[in-house]
Amino acid sequence: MSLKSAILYTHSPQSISTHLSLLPPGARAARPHSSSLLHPLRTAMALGAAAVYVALGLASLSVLGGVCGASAPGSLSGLLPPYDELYYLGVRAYFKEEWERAAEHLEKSISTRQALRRTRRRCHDECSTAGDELAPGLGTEKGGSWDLLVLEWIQQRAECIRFCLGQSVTPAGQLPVSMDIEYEFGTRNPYNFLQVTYYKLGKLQKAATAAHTFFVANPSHLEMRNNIEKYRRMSGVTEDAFNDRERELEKHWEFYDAATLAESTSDWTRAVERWKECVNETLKQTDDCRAQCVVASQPFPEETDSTEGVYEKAAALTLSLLSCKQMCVSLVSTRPGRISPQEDFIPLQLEHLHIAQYKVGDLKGAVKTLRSLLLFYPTDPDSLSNLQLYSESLEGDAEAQDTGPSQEIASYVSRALAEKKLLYFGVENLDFKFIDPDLWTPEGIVPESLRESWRAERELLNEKLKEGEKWLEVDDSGFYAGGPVPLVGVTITMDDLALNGTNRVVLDGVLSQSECDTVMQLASVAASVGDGYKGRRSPHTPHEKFEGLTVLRALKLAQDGIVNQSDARLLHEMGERARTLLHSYFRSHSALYFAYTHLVCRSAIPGHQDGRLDLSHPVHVDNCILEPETRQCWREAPAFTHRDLSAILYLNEDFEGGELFFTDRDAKTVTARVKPSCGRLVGFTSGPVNPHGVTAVTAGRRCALALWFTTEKHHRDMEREQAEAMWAADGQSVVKEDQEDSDSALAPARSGRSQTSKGRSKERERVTSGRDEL
Ligand SMILES: O=C(O)CCC(=O)C(=O)O
Ligand SMILES: [Fe+2]
Repeated sequence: MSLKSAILYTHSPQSISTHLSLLPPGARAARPHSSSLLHPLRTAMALGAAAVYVALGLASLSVLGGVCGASAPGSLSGLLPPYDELYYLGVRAYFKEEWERAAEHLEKSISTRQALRRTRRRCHDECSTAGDELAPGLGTEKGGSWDLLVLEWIQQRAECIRFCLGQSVTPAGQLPVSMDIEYEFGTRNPYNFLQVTYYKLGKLQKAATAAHTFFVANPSHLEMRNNIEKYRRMSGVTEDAFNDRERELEKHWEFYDAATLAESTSDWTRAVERWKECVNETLKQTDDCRAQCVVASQPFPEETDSTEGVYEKAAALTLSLLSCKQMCVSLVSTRPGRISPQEDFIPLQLEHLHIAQYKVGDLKGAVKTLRSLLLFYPTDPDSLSNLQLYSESLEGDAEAQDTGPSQEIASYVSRALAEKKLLYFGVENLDFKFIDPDLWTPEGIVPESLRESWRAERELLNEKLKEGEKWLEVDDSGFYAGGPVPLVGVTITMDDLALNGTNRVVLDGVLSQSECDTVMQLASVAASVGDGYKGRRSPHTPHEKFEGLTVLRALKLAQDGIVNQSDARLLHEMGERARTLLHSYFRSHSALYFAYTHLVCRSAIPGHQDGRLDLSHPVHVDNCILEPETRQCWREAPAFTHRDLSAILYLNEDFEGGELFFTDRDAKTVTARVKPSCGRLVGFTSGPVNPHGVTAVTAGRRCALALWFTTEKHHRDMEREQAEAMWAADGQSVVKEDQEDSDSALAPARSGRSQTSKGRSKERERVTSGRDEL
């Protein structure tokens, strides 16, 4: 069972319980992946990298054994208890449906973890000078004296920090938590539990905040998105509920977004401010993160160890400590909810900053920023020629021309270089593994003997980075785009290449203008009468009305004389046309059955449109639940797993917004856009190669026939067949396209009322029990 089962407040506790059985039931001694270093893991990527410390940390576990009590957490004399045990207690109470207790313990676990982070930061700062003076020598000394220096350095620093932590944290609270717990907190799952808990307690405002906080780190979580929309509509929930409780950790991203936004509107003054804030905040977050890397044990495991053994262990711990700190570069440059870091984060910001400074005429500032950037890339030709340009513009102002780099950046770079030197020394001499998070590392830092493989790795990484941009998706659906289009007047407007993906197509000329007008008219008449088609708020956004009309419902309205029979027939026929076209274009080897189809109109609700940031239809995949962080798509309920091919036949274009767009599996990177218009048909396979969404409809009404096809007969839409049977019973033939499968959904045995009565309706019950709709 995947994590996502834990989010709906309608979920069965069973599903969460299954997931959490991964976690040891509270016994501290059972922590599975203890490491001697604590690290603020946030992504799966980081989890992988952390294995480095896991192996090394084992050396010190025997020393820790003595303090691993299984006692319940409590704050003896005000010391911080272990937050993971509080979490276990919270989760246990949750499953017992003791909501008050669950809320209390979950909240405590969150606040204790935050307090622990702050304490580590404070202790780190208080001990910042302990042993520091030894560090520079470490890169140059060789052999035995290197070991001695290492030993002294690590001893002084670690002891100072351990003493400091001991003043505020219980011994158990100082121990590393398991990777599972790190992962739980890293993915903000505690807020997922809290959301349900507060909902059960009727504390809707808090539930909404927890939901929002979880959602920030899991932005494509469809259920949570739905929950949030529900909260938005609940009375008693105000707009300020939707704030991020973990915002402090992500502030640099706020600046980053604000800076990018300012740039996009050419507001350079604002861009300068925001980029500066972004750089400063990124440096601060990096420091906070580095302070979480703590040596949790004495570096002298056994008294009986040989001196050599002790040195080795000390060196190993030092290197893992530094490696942990270096890893913060990746962590801070990874957005919540994403798996890959923003490459070269600080240099990238400096690049933007100096350009913005140049634009506002702050040449002196631009020089300073550029010189900071040059610390990372001293020989970059573009930066050098920019520097020349700035210097020329500053002619006569020698002082401005000579402005040096920012102090903070200079010390950031020199510290990183010193650490890298040591780490590469370890890689060369001590069988140490280290993943360098920076692209700017100068070759000179890397020991001669490693350079060749280092270069090869670099090249591979660069290739991968480029490749990652246009990750070639493999679609195993069995459909192959590119077949013929067998209807006169229909043209292929965009194919896979134009749509930047796999198994996607845009066809034009599928409907005439008068056909579009007729069905638009049908939509507005149907919308104005009785139930079934009454506009309700969209399930996706509170800012739009959403109306759906099925063929059967249209037929019934025709029988009641409310709409024309022929209009209802046209609606049916349009679907058949789409099926013929897509069956051929996607070279389907089996029959295509209608899984579900309806006419859908999305209308902007006037007065609710200002500053909308949401979508008319959030990014999703039609037949599975997309999890962008892992690029996985779960083919399980509530997704309509039997859908194989999706299509939308558009009817109009006189509205604002409402573009269909495709994305990468990250649910963020838009790969193609399609603007609706009368007679335009978009078809695509319903699986993970085709995540898509619809931008907000901000004015007017957007109508389209949405169609989903299945290759499995038993999943066909029985409502549609019922309509066809009714027409047949009335002696009207239903226009049918050929299906090469003689076992077609539209098989001939459709005459006579008997077909519509008992036997059929029984089947209907069975088939539609997992009712297929929006
Ligand atoms: O209306 C559209 O353009 C797409 C709608 C959609 O993706 C859906 O209903 O699943
Ligand atoms: Fe869809």
